[in-house]
Amino acid sequence: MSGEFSDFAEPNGNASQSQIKIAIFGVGLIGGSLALCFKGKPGFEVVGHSINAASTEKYVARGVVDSATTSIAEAAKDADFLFLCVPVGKLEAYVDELSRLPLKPGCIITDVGSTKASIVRYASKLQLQGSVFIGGHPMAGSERSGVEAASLHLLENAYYVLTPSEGAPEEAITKLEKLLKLTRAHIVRTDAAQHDDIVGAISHLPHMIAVALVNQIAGYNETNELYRTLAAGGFRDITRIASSDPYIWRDILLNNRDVMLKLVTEWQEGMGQFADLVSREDGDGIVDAFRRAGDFRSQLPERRKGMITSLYECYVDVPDHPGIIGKIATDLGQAKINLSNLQIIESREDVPGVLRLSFKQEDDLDRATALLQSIGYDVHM
Ligand SMILES: NC(=O)C1=CN([C@@H]2O[C@H](COP(=O)(O)OP(=O)(O)OC[C@H]3O[C@@H](n4cnc5c(N)ncnc54)[C@H](O)[C@@H]3O)[C@@H](O)[C@H]2O)C=CC1
Ligand SMILES: O=C(O)C(=O)Cc1ccc(O)cc1
Repeated sequence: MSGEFSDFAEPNGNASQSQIKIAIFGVGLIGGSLALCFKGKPGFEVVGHSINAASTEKYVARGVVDSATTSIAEAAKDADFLFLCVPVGKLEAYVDELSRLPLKPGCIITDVGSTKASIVRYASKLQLQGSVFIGGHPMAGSERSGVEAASLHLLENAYYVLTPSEGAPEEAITKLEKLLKLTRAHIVRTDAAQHDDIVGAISHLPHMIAVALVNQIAGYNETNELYRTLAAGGFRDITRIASSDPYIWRDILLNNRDVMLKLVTEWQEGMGQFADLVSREDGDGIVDAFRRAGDFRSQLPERRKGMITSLYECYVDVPDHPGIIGKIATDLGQAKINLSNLQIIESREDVPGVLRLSFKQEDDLDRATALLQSIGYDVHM
């Protein structure tokens, strides 16, 4: 065993004697992505758990875990790390069940739930049989769910928040952090209540807004299907997350209820003030609102996504000629510009089509923009 895993090696460096057992309860989008980061590493054994026998077979058949079981006791037995990757509303039941089992002394139980205060409070009240509970939340994911959506690269470059309770031994936190380095995420620590306030605002509120907005438009569409027909890029961009799993999100919003109610009240006030600007025909106020939003948005950190997704994107208006897409890809290739993805997104009223080009390097984006503009294309960021 060497390099990044050596922290888990026996003093004699013998990997076979230092088997690390990792149990993943709920091998879906997040559990499956974590499992893929650990599986196949020398000295690691990854066991999946599901309440459903057919799911356990699927986990193994897809090669996401080494083995899988429907028995919590079997999955937990001798495990060094136990990851609870089930919906937030099920976390307490899993912690309860684990507290009744003979766990390996010093093992670490962690979760990936999108809310932290309640599970951290709950786990700290239980005697967890010589184990340590450390709350966790990888700030990466998508609107997709299930093991089919799991990816080795999902957590790469994302933030991974840990919310250890005050009594959690530093040694255990460090041990978990070392393991999580295998995800290539950036680990940050914070207090669970602060986590829920911030994540409520930057993740849970946008999900509520997206769902309410889509349902508002769906209502109009019932009497006039042109709403759906004309729904364009902006609508799609800000509503992608409305397609997220309903049960996962029911649990998150109910669990973070107090935070959400306050945020929604403030959102309504903000919308009221915005409506007031329109009502009073306060053009300067509207311009100022857009300017302030644009300024803050431009200060957001770069998108921290996995390797499989791209960091730098531009949009190109393309005429509706046969072979035009191939020609653009060839032009970029000949200029040795590395294109990582190309997607036809929307047709707009004023142009026949829009291509989204994605690049992993900013330099490739800059060079592609310059090249395409020099050939006469309209390129937008
Ligand atoms: N979806 C996302 O982008 C993110 C989700 N999370 C959190 O990760 C956890 C898992 O979410 P995903 O992986 O997205 O969901 P998922 O639906 O892809 O996976 C959930 C897993 O839990 C199992 N499960 C569902 N209901 C269960 C029940 N009643 N009893 C036992 N097992 C059950 C499923 O079989 C599946 O293996 C949630 O707590 C969520 O809040 C955290 C970060 C991002
Ligand atoms: O798809 C997106 O943009 C997300 O917001 C994914 C996500 C969902 C839930 C989380 O707790 C963290 C991240």
